[in-house]
Amino acid sequence: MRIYREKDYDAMSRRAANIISAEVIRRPDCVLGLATGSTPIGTYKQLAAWNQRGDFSFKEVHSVNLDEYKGLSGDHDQSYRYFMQKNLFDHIDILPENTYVPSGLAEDPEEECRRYDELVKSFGYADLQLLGLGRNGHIGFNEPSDHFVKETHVVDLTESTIEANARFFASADDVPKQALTMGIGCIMAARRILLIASGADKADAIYKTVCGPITPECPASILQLHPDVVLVCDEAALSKLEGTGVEICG
Ligand SMILES: N[C@@H]1[C@@H](O)[C@H](O)[C@@H](COP(=O)(O)O)O[C@@H]1O
Repeated sequence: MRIYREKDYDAMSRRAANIISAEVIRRPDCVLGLATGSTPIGTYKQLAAWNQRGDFSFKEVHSVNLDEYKGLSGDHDQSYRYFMQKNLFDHIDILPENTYVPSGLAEDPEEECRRYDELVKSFGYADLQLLGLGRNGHIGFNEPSDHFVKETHVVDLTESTIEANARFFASADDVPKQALTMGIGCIMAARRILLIASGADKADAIYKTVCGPITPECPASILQLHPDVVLVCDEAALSKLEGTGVEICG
């Protein structure tokens, strides 16, 4: 793992956007795995600004998102499809038909998961997979558990995730209790993984991701087994790595 320390959220976002834009410049028809949550918003803003300035184009890029809430339609303002439209897709030149998010409204969610898994596989998996990090170490919506789940699947959200995401809804009761998420297999099959984290409330999860045992109790810890992972974090998120001897750039 290569770990970058950035001063604050804006610097983290710029560094992450630079890594993503480098991928698009190097390979204009790449497959980008994309993430939601508050952490990537600054990264997406930066990418949109550079794209609008004409620095590079997303016209040949395909994107596959990690997850979607079960039961929310793409035009629900808390759905992840809506999030992607508002924070990225509506502001860049990516072709709408080249953007993929699991459907939260599929009549048969299990079938939708199988279809999505096949779709990501048919692209040869992501060239670059962007990940945020849950406070409990989840990636996508792969929640802490006693086993890793390989395929795209329907997951019961944990109380801590519902509580963390309640800030986006009118109340915790409005947060969907289930989601469809890419499994660990699709994520780990990405050629390169970029994990971003900001703030002290991520410090414990970052410590466990980097220094802890590889265990489904901290799903992100499996990234230790991937050959090309870049972590871009602000100082607060890295605070628990101090004194561990882990090598950090910057
Ligand atoms: N499914 C998403 C994750 O992909 C994201 O990484 C996490 C962290 O969100 P935030 O960046 O808002 O802390 O939230 C959600 O649960």
